[in-house]
Amino acid sequence: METVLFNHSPPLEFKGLSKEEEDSLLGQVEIWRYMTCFTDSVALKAVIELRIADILDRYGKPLSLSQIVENIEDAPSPDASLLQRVLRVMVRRKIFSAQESETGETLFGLTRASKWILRDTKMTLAPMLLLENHPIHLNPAHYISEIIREGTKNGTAFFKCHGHEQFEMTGLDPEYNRLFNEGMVCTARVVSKAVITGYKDGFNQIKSLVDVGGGIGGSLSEIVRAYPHINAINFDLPHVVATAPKFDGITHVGGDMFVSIPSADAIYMKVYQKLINTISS
Ligand SMILES: C[S@@+](CC[C@H](N)C(=O)[O-])C[C@H]1O[C@@H](n2cnc3c(N)ncnc32)[C@H](O)[C@@H]1O
Repeated sequence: METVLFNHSPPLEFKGLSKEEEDSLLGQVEIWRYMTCFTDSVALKAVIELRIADILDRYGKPLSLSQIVENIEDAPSPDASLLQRVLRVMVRRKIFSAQESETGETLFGLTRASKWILRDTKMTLAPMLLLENHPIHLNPAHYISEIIREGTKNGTAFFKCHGHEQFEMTGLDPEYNRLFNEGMVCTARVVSKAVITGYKDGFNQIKSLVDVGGGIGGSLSEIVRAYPHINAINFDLPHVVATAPKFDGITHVGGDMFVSIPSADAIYMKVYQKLINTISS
């Protein structure tokens, strides 16, 4: 298998160009860069779906392209050269490392960033990345200019794109509901860790706590594990709590926060700008 070259492109040379021509060329380069910057997130999505970081983690050492390809699950006729191009992007972005073996082969390894895209681990951002890059989640971005022209009086970008608001959509599409909730759980773990260490006195002083818009209980499960004396209520839309796993110390309650919320000693709410805008408008 051929060796992959990972050298950065050499600096551009502008032989015989006027200052104006050089500026014009550099302006073009900048536009091309942003025109195609989605390649980073789609490449990242592909390596998460293919579980490349998990393969490297399982072996505990850098692997060659062919070793990685051999370990990809459900790949009856893998395209190694396309994977090589994707890995090249990921190495440039420091998601993976690349080093040359004694035999001149390129070996790919984990970096501090790739550890956050492991699938089979608790502290990971992989589910959030899969959510952010899912067409249902991403396609509303194509309506930004329309919203700038018209405002949201005829609906949000999400509504214009799908004909439903985001939290109706989670109720209509079980796969999107699952992706959304898992994305929230993985970020809730990261945030909860900081909240739990920083808010010790607060949690010690309360007996009951309600998480409003708590998803499938990701934040509360961490809080209750650290403070088992707390009776917790995870409150969210009925179709969300219907898929929530059972946790000791947590009662899942379905409802609409704009109608009423269960009472408790304290309310926990992870700030979400869009909801705050809705509440205050
Ligand atoms: C950004 S998510 C946050 C999830 C969770 N708090 C977390 O941090 O992982 C917002 C949550 O609010 C819920 N939600 C939206 N509208 C709601 C409503 N009217 N009543 C109750 N929950 C609602 C959504 O289903 C979703 O789970």
